[in-house]
Amino acid sequence: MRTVDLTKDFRGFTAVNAVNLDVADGTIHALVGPNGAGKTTLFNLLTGFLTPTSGQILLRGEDIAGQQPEKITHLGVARSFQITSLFDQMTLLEHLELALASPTGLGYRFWTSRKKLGAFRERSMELLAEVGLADRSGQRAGSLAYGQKRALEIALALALDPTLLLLDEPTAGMGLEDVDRTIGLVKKVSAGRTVVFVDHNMHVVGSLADRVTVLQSGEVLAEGTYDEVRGDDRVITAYLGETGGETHE
Ligand SMILES: Nc1ncnc2c1ncn2[C@@H]1O[C@H](COP(=O)(O)OP(=O)(O)OP(=O)(O)O)[C@@H](O)[C@H]1O
Repeated sequence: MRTVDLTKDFRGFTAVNAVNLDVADGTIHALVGPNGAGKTTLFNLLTGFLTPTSGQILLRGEDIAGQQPEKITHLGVARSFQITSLFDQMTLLEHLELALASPTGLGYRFWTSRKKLGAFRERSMELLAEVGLADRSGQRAGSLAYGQKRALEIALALALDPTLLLLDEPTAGMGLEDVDRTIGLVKKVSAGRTVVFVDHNMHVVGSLADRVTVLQSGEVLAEGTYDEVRGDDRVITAYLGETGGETHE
């Protein structure tokens, strides 16, 4: 996947400015940058939640810029959200069955077709196993610890069988143990697919990313391996200028 001069203006304010992002197939690519750098806006452009003002998003050579989110999902792009989007009363298995049923058009009629949903049980259990939640399949999502909820969200994204998986701050709000578990999980689910993730935690970025793109004020400030960008003077200055102090080492 790559972008060509991708730009998004919000009423005269340029949040993403002529960004050329090149994500090689099968790699894990991190997007980092100080608050307000444009990372979330870029994610929203890649998934069709926002329409670019100009520029291209090339997925296997096809320009998908401005396509509807559903169409982009069909083309193999899935996103796991930063904000939890789970139903507390539904079990883990039900979440997965519903996610697997949706692309087939069963969608919201799921409660009338338990039998049809059952057809997705095996795949649901495989996906739960992939994220380490198989033994909790019958539990309600509301009973999960925070880190487990995030893992369930990753399983839901995987249900779409994406070739490009976008993870929005997969370790946000996690304690050290969950962070390390999530690093292992992302490595595991990256097999056979391309992953782009946003994270403020530099330990996570250093552990996972093959390449790192640093954004600042909507523009690409630096691009390279983790070691290359962390030693880049412009990057150091950009982060030192940040008051949030969110760059944990
Ligand atoms: N809908 C919108 N209308 C106007 N301005 C917006 C809109 N969405 C984002 N922006 C602005 O665009 C800039 C980039 O925001 P964005 O959320 O993409 O940054 P970010 O890098 O994801 O930041 P953070 O790390 O804080 O999540 C910010 O200055 C933000 O205020």
